[in-house]
Amino acid sequence: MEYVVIGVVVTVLLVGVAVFLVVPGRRQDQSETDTTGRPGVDHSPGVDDDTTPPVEQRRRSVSDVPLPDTDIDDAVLDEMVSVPVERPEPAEGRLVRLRSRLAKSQSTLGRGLLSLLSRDRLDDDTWEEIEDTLLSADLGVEPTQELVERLRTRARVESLADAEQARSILREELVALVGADMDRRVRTDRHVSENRPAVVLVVGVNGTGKTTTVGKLARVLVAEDRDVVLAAADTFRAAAVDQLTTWGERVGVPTVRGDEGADPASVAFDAVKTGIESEADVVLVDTAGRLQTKANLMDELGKIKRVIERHGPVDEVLLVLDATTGQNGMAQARVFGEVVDVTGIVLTKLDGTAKGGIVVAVQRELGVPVKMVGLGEGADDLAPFDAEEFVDGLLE
Ligand SMILES: Nc1nc2c(ncn2[C@@H]2O[C@H](COP(=O)(O)OP(=O)(O)OP(=O)(O)O)[C@@H](O)[C@H]2O)c(=O)[nH]1
Repeated sequence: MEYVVIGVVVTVLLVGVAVFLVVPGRRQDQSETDTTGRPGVDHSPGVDDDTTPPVEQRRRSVSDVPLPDTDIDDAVLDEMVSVPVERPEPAEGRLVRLRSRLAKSQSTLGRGLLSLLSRDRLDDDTWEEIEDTLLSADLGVEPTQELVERLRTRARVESLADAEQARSILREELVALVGADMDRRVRTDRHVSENRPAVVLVVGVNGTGKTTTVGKLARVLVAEDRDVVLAAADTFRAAAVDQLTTWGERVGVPTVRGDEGADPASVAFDAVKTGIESEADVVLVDTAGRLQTKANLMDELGKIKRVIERHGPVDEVLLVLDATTGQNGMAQARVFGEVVDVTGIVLTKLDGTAKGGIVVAVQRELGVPVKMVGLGEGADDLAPFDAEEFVDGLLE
């Protein structure tokens, strides 16, 4: 009897434990399958609502996927990822191609002068208008007076009644003023007997188009089959260094660069050394112009030049000026002219200004010729300067 009672008690206890364990599980199963009751929508949110498992139950696993074997040659792969080298346009005849841009930007100067000179009566008022036209094209006071004087004399002697004759006299006088017989070649010939490349130092205020000019000049030289090395001595701005490197890469020309903030003189020195070792024809050195004082500028450019000259003399110091800055550009020319021996001028952005007279003004100021002009943002929009082509562009 005693055993029967114990057996009943044990059985009751086991059933109780089983019910206790099974019922909550069933409750949960119900809530899992219950798709109609949405907490906060179909009924008030309650405890455990947010324990509902998320709808997305699928698990993703990570597994290794073998790649197919490639039998592409390394050289072919290199070619696939490398940038194709461009073949720049030859420099010859570029100014002719770009003449229409010059004509467009300088129409006030050229056509304005022509129509004034072709008037039936060239009275004092007309001469004054001619003078104003020349002055507003940034020709400068002295050259303007000289030109007007010469035109007045010729008008008295030769009669300018005929438009064609007026044109030819104006052309002659403008060519003489711009200087047809100046030596405008950029000295980029390798010094064969000394076994070293020519060195061109490019200076100017930042933003004038200096880095772009170095890149475009490299293209002019590559088109002439010259071996070029670029020196990114504008270490002040990392972007300028990258910009120059890209110009070089496009035409397969190496760029020597230092770390950001490196000594520009040492970058220039290394670049010339590289040029000597690789038997390059010419090294083009881009410099920084963002210097606070004239003394600073003098120190930096002076040092770069001195350090380069341990390898041999610098052949050319090109000053890059933005033609659109007018008198500001003239002031820059003055400062650079005092700091370093400028041997040539590159006038950029001539496509964006009607003030073509600056060609004459800046040559007078520095006593050196304009050697190249920038007439657009295109890679081949830098042209060797030629007085006759330039004047023809003005008078088109
Ligand atoms: N329209 C026109 N734009 C030009 C010409 N030359 C340069 N530029 C533009 O002028 C801007 C400034 O040129 P940069 O070469 O960066 O000037 P930078 O003087 O070297 O300045 P940093 O790189 O800071 O040394 C760029 O947008 C050029 O495309 C030109 O002849 N015509």
